Amino acid sequence: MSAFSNLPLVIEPADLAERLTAPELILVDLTSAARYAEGHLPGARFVDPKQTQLGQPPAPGLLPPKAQLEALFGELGHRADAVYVVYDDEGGGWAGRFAWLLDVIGHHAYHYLNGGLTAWITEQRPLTHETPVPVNKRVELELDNTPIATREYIESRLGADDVVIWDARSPGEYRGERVLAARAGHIPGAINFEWTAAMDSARALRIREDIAEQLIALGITPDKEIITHCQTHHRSGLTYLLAKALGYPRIKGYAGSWGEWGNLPDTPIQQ
Ligand SMILES: O=S(=O)([O-])[S-]
Repeated sequence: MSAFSNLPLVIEPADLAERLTAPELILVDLTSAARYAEGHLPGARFVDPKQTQLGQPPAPGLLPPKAQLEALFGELGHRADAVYVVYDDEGGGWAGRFAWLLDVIGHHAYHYLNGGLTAWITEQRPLTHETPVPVNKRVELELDNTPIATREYIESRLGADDVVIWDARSPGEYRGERVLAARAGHIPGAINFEWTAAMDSARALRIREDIAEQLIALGITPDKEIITHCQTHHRSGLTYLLAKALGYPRIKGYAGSWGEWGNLPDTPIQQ
């Protein structure tokens, strides 16, 4: 039995501190190379967030090729009985993107450190400069498309009464005033709830305690299928994670995001 059994998806620094030496733990730091070098959680392995994305225009947020994912998870020493804990220093965007990636590789044993590095430091918990040796194991992955929404899938679901498109971008991007693609605006019917609105800056960037009520008030409810996106499915990493943490049963991330939708000539757009 794992030391992490019975913990919720979102865990606190104290939960992790007690389990830092658990053999099944793969602790993943998704901050930045510079931040990692300044000091990171003991045992944490750095993953450059960009490795979780294809990185090519016009839709850099698409999934990297399978071989690239196998190399990434090989370096981490991925194994079937691993329990991942993921964190970043921005309130959960990149950590959530990594959680989504774990769902894509069919590995559902993971937790998000609430507030990430910010909460850990605020509680004056130890940091280290020691870097774990990369494992470099050969890993073969089976990818599961269930957590992925494609442009075609979204178009097939537009207007259905059991689907909500959750747009995690800023209100300016949503309204089409801030233009980051050939065309601006939002997917018809999408609900805008910017990712930062889910963070509590007075509690070291932890998730707001009233997040469930906030979402329900907006119509982002668990009886619906939720499809979330931003510009490259980075900010919507957090919104994906939130829906998972709240137990929403049907949630997909649109990896192409606005980089794809807004650069296509014929996708429907509302402003
Ligand atoms: O955070 S982002 O993917 O919208 S650039």
